[in-house]
Amino acid sequence: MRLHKNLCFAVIDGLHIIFNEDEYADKVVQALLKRDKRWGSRDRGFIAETVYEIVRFKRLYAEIAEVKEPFNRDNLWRMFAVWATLRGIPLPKWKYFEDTPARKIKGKFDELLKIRKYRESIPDWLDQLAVEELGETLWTKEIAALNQQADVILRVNTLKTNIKDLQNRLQSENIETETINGYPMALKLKERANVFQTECFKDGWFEVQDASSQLVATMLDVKPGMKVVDACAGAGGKSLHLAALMENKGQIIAMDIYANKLKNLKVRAKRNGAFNIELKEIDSTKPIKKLHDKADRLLIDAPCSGLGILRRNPDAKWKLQPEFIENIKQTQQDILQNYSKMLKPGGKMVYATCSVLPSENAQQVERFLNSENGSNFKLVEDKRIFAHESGYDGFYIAVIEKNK
Ligand SMILES: C[S@@+](CC[C@H](N)C(=O)[O-])C[C@H]1O[C@@H](n2cnc3c(N)ncnc32)[C@H](O)[C@@H]1O
Repeated sequence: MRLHKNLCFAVIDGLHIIFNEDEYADKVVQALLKRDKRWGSRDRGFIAETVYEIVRFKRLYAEIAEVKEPFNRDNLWRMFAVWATLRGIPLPKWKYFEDTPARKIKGKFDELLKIRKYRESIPDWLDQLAVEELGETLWTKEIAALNQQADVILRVNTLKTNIKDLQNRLQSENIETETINGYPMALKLKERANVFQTECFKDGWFEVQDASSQLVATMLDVKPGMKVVDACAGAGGKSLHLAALMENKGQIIAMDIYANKLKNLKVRAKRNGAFNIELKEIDSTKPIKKLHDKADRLLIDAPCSGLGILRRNPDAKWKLQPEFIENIKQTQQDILQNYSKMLKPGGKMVYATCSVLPSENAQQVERFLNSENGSNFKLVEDKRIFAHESGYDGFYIAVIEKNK
């Protein structure tokens, strides 16, 4: 591989913003890729993947490069040189790479590989917390899997098409995919591509959705004609899946405390041809109270630490704080306590997170079931999904039933 100056500059600019201006990596990369129309898919791939890789292994690369935060541009070039050296990419004779000590870099890398918090680049507190919750063996395997680049997975929109026709149409747009055993609505891209530019995306034939995430709506066991509440709908990835499973029949009430997220869902629903989704902002306790004892099904896709989706959001390792996790756990319990009241007797709910921490998952469900509000509910089944076992995002999904 040959390094091109303008692409490397884009990487350094992106890292500067992500590390020093607290911006989200995906937003920064999106903006960077718009910078030069002449960049082809390989150039764009280089920028995106290099930025993500250096964000993912920030602690390791900074330690080897002997630089400390806040990183200035020289520091970032040194980290870039470490990344390139470890990948065996020849460094051009640019001033930024003068005196790069290749042998020292490799020696230090070999040394740090023995220490998980450097090898996997994790803050001390997070490593400690995860070991306390999952144990050394499980966490060691899981964090290694969460540091891999995620595959691009699509969910076919059965309101518009079927998996075979989608696969054929994508192929005609030069995108090769394969089906995944155990995930009937999923297609995996054989090679990364910008699927959002395809005609079939514009026609609403699919959404990008990880395979683990596709299990959430499936486990809610919805039927056409039901009244279903998606209480933490956000931009509606799961609401759209629910609409497809319900064949557009019945009612989905998509709720969130942030109206702007729901606006996004409106656009997506139109593209998907999903007509049974009603949007409701939670701006007080009223919208919840109005639905007490009304829903056949309730989805709580709870706000969480997002530790299960680090492959997709590697900067979360650096943005997460212990206090945030403590607060979000309280929110999760409040949501379970208050929103479960929307279920009809005999109704079912799913509590899901994209976290791998038991304290956000099974322990929350247990606390709810042991509380007064939860005394009328029972756990039907739950799944702990780890990235190192499934190959997809880390998730927790619990199916809970309200007694008749
Ligand atoms: C995991 S995300 C939802 C993702 C979404 N269901 C999807 O499939 O695209 C959690 C959502 O919960 C929302 N949220 C946070 N606190 C909430 C609360 N107290 N009540 C309802 N929603 C809340 C967040 O705004 C966020 O959109």
